Amino acid sequence: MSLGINEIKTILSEHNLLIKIVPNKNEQFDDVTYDSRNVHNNALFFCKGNFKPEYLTMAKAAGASGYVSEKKYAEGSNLTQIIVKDVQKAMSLIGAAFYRYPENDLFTIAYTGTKGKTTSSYFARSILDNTTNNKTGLLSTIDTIVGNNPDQKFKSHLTTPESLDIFKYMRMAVDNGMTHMVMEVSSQAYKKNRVYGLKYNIGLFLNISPDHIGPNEHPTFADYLHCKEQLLVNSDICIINADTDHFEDIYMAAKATTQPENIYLFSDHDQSLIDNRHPDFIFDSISDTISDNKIKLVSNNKKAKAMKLDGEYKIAVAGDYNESNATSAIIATGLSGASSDDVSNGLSTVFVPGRMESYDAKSHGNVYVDYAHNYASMHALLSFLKHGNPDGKVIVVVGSPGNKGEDRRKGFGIALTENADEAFLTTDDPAFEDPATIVDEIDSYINHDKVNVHIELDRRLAISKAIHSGDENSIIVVAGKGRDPYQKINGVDTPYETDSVVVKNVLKGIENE
Ligand SMILES: CC(=O)N[C@H]1[C@@H](OP(=O)(O)OP(=O)(O)OC[C@H]2O[C@@H](n3ccc(=O)[nH]c3=O)[C@H](O)[C@@H]2O)O[C@H](CO)[C@@H](O)[C@@H]1O[C@H](C)C(=O)N[C@@H](C)C(=O)N[C@H](CCC(=O)O)C(=O)O
Ligand SMILES: Nc1ncnc2c1ncn2[C@@H]1O[C@H](COP(=O)(O)OP(=O)(O)OP(=O)(O)O)[C@@H](O)[C@H]1O
Repeated sequence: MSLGINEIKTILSEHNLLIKIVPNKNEQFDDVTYDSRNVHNNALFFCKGNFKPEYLTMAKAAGASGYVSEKKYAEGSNLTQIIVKDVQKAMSLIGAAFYRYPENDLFTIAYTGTKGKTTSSYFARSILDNTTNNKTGLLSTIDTIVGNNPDQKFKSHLTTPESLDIFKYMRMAVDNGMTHMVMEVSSQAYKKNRVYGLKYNIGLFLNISPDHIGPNEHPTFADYLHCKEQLLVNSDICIINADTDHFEDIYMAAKATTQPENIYLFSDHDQSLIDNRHPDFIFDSISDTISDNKIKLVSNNKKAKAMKLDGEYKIAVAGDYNESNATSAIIATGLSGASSDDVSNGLSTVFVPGRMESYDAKSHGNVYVDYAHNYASMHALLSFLKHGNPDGKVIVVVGSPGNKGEDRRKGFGIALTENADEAFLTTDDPAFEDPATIVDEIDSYINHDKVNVHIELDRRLAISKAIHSGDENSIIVVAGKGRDPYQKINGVDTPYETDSVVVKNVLKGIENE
């Protein structure tokens, strides 16, 4: 693959991003990259983010023949110089062109929302695997899947990758025969222009609640909401959960670029909405116990009825909040060609790594490994489990990350007070903070008359102690990390075998006792 300087010039000029191009000897680039540790000969190097000029020196030494940046660097002398107004936007547009617009050869379903993106993406992919005969790729927080061979599935680094990686993965997916792509789009992806210029066939908005607000992410809630809404502005068809907070604002964002007939709304009840609309689909919970999750989907108008999706569906993953996640996936996949049989098969067999993974701890109760890591998800999870198990204790292992989402600490304190009986406060990605201080902060928001609190900073030990403290009626929740294979400590991803593996090891130990 290669890209010529003239094409780059046209693209950047069309988008009013070009300040100047000073071509050098090479007018054709054979690779694009933003990382000096990954430069091939004749590459175009992007200077972005917390860039340091020495990276350009490294890139040049490794064979880069041009660079894109917002200013000129002496370190880039003798290289083709492309100076732009916004390097992240330029990188996304040039990335799409370099990889020959792979998004045009994929039917794309893109999810945003504060909670449920990963789960719903797995639901949608599981359904579409039936429809497409396993030709559906995935860009998710957990896994990136660009083909069916084992080496075409790998762990993700970000929820939404850098633009160059998105287009590279999409190209790989197309070349590997994939026809559909389900992806998560974070608000950060819009904030950082990782998806600038990318259009989706279907965009879904699940919900929004305060999260990711802080000096390193979004300055305000309004900024967070605005970034998330951009997904709808860039989608041909929009699907919106009518029960979300800020629904009217979100609907208006969708309507700015999409005709109302291409906007699908769903809810757990009929209601009169903006523009005299009612939800197109309504889902009823038939069963939402810990062991059985089932919904009935009902179309509420002719447009929805024509999709022939009405029916009862079993969902393999527990949690009443997963009913709305499942509904979103049914509508999105139905619009992509899935039949109700595909939906039935997909939802009844789906497995989502690190989300509501259930383990039988015999005389110590039942263990759930789950990714709940803010107030909204912890509240949804614990209230579901407490109501489903009113006679047993709810025991929770939880920590909170350092240097981000500081408001989560208060959220956990409140959620634990509302529905937990015991809490084991522990370490979760402390970054550059002292985990003991983080844990003390969570503790300060817990009402000790309601919750019995233990502090154990060694996460493995905290999990073991929590499981051992349970009796046969207990539910033990290991929250926040799911299948994350690391603890982020002092800027280093320190290997960690994952909560799922730690739980399995503790259970093995119990069997052998
Ligand atoms: C705020 C943000 O978007 N940060 C991301 C961004 O950082 P950055 O551009 O400043 O990169 P950097 O690592 O500081 O380095 C600067 C540049 O120098 C390059 N470099 C660096 C070292 C070197 O030796 N040579 C070199 O060329 C880097 O490749 C990079 O291009 O680009 C990096 C990859 O190029 C990302 O790893 C990094 O994500 C950080 C780690 C992160 O955790 N971001 C979070 C906030 C995030 O984006 N989360 C959302 C999910 C949130 C949600 O759930 O809603 C996500 O989509 O994942
Ligand atoms: N629709 C929902 N509403 C509230 N909580 C939810 C919902 N769906 C999932 N959860 C809870 O949130 C946790 C994270 O879910 P999931 O990973 O699907 O969301 P996400 O949007 O990808 O999250 P993140 O952006 O934090 O990675 C789950 O483990 C569950 O506890």
